[in-house]
Amino acid sequence: MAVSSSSLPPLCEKISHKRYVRRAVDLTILGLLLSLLLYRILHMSQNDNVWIVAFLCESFFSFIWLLITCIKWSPAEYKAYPDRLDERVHDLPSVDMFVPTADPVREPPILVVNTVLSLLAVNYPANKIACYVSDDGCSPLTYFSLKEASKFAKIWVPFCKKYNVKVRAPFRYFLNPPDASEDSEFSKDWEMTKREYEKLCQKVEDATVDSHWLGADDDFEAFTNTKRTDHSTIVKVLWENKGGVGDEKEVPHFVYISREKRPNYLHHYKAGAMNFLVRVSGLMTNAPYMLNVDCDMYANDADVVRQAMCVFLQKSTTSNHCAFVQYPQAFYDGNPGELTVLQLYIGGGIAGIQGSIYAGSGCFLTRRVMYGLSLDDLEDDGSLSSVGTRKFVGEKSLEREFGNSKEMAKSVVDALQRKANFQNSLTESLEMAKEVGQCQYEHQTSWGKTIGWLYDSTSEDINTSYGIHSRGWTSSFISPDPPAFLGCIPPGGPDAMLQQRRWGTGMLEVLCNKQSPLIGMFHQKIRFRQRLAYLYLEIWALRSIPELFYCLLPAYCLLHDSTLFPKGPLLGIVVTLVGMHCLYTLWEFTSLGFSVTSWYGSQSFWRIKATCCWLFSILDVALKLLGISKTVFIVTKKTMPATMSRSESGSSQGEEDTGGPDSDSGKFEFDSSPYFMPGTFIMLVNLAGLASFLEPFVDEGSASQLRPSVWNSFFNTHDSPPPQTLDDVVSWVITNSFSPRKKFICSILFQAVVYVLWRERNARLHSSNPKGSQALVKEIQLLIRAKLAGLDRLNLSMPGTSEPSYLHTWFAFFQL
Ligand SMILES: O=c1ccn([C@@H]2O[C@H](COP(=O)(O)OP(=O)(O)O[C@H]3O[C@H](CO)[C@@H](O)[C@H](O)[C@H]3O)[C@@H](O)[C@H]2O)c(=O)[nH]1
Ligand SMILES: [Mn+2]
Repeated sequence: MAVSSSSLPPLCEKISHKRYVRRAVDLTILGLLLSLLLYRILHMSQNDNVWIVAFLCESFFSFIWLLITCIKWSPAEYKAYPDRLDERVHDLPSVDMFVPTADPVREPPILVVNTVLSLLAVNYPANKIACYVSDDGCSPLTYFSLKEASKFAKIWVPFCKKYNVKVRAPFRYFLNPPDASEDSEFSKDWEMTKREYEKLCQKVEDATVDSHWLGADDDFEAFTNTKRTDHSTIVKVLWENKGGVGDEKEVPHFVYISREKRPNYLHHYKAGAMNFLVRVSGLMTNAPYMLNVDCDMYANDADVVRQAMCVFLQKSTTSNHCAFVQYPQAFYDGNPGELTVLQLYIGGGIAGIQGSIYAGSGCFLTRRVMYGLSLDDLEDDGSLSSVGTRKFVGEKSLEREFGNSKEMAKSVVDALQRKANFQNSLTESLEMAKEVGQCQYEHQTSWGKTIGWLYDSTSEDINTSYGIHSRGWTSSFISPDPPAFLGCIPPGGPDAMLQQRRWGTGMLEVLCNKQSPLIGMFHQKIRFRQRLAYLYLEIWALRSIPELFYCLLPAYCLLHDSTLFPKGPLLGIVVTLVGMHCLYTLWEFTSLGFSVTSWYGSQSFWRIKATCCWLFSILDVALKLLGISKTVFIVTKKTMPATMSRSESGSSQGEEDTGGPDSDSGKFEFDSSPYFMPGTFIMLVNLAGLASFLEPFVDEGSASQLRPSVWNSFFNTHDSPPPQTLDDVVSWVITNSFSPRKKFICSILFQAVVYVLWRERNARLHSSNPKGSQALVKEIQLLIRAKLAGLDRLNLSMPGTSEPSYLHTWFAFFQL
């Protein structure tokens, strides 16, 4: 590749922001937090345990805010000018594109097909790209769908290039009818292509319900008698771009692979799949750059590859040692506000330090860096130094590090020495490719330890990213509009919880493994603030403990006549702090075009994930450290959207409340998942505290009669009559919070908690009001009995317990 004289305008620019107002707000919040802590310290002696617990929690929150302030201080991003690429670079470098998929049910093949088609059709010479799909599900259906897709690609790719189609994932493109002003040739082509795409969808759908094609075609022989956890390596060339010159009608190389799986081997989930992809592509095309996307993340902009190349090929960034270019993850469904804001503010901040963190999808990486190269191994001009040569290129070290395939070793040396790609035939490499996919291939090599995607965390992205930055490399962050890649994210409910739990677990695993930012303080080349950024992410799960305690404190105070925020300066600080934080985060949301509802949804989501999912993450990692169980990667469920609500370009990140089917997104259904239990517990204890607080307002004589005026002063109940009894209170809150099924469990739990806590409180009140409190206890007992009696009719089943014994346990536990 030739990059001509530097007098021409640059291919990309680094834009650094100095956001003085934001810095001032960050510092003010930090100042308020510190004064809160100081006040607590000064008044420690006059106060009780609540004070100490509150102090500990607030110290943790302050520490997190300190990290956030450091991270956000000097945000930066890159802006690429792909239009300038052609006049500056005469021979574009090759790119290998990797799409891992793992489960044909949770990841519908048609979604994978769309992702692949969008990649095959990018604006880049077809002979310079290759697309590899790794299938951890070993699914003939996925293979069949991809095979059909490779046929459709011969129509789709030339169509996109001929008419310069913007969004090259067909399911998205065909949502909008063609412009009436377009010429008839276009309309004809459009109709024909759409028909072909519909045929493809139909074939995939038919194949899903009926597997007649399996036996009919020899090509599927490799899939006979296979199980997803027990099969040999499968490598199939779906399409080879033989003798391609890169013209517009060509389709790039397209390869399907599925690594060997055996029940007793650890397969390392996505990281293992990625390493196999690196090896196979090394043997087949050995491109110096690699793109990694999740199987649901289609390229939303045809220029993605060219944009990334602008960053890699710009002289100033080359000398800056840019290891990868990361695009933010964007979503076409779910409730994307939350992640978008996080990526832009926190992600943008990190990008201004040593560079963006690798986020697992939408990232272009350099092959050499993934082979474990560090900055010391290179000369100034980028060639391998003598140290690097000794470390990597010896025959013995190659075998030890990269495994015992001679061809693999040769391809590694070529990649490290930046030798031009060899153009041998893909089918010639099939046997070699199968060899490097065997279970024992990585045994006693450095794959997953220092080379490729790193193992020992379910967040292989953060883990691998830390490895790269700790070797001194930098990275770049580009956030174009429209977004470069779009995927899906679970809108809420157990699927979102599962994903959050996995992320929390994975990041905490990194904190505890040898990649931890807490170790190697002096011999690693990672910058201090970058280290803090990783620390911030990796302690996400740990937050659940202070969050949980902090949420329980108000109820505890109500029950024990204690105060969390006594009137006076402390209350002032807290009110200002909460108010400021709310306004600040609200502003972050609205300035990116998101609605107030979306902000509110995100705030509640934070509380839910912090108190619920991340608690499970801590448990996961504790069990792993104790050697009791291993952490697992459960694939997130992805769905093909029936209709798309946004405009074709997807340029606007804003959203409107249409009141349509999507208007529920972001709301959490309380569902049969255990994830919600900690959160429910918090709510119940707080309700119990509140109920207990209301107790003095209960009318003499009738223990359960609440004064309506008291109720009204607490809850504004315009549309429903104010609850009259304790039972009403319980039902009101529960009806307003949860779905019918869980509401029921909830009400039982609630009453149990109320009962236990009130018993304690009544014991204390006994002397002052013996008659009233005893009546109250009776009343509650009756309520619980009544609820439990109703339970038979509601068919409540808990996993592993039959109903009666479950009921019985409840009775026994509460001595009823
Ligand atoms: O055993 C496995 C498990 C997963 N995958 C693939 O990994 C990708 C990511 O999995 P997904 O379930 O979509 O996870 P998400 O939580 O949506 O993904 C984010 O978080 C993951 C780490 O937890 C990263 O791997 C992803 O790149 C990142 O986008 C998908 O394409 C899967 O097919 C495999 O190939 N093999
Ligand atoms: Mn995903």
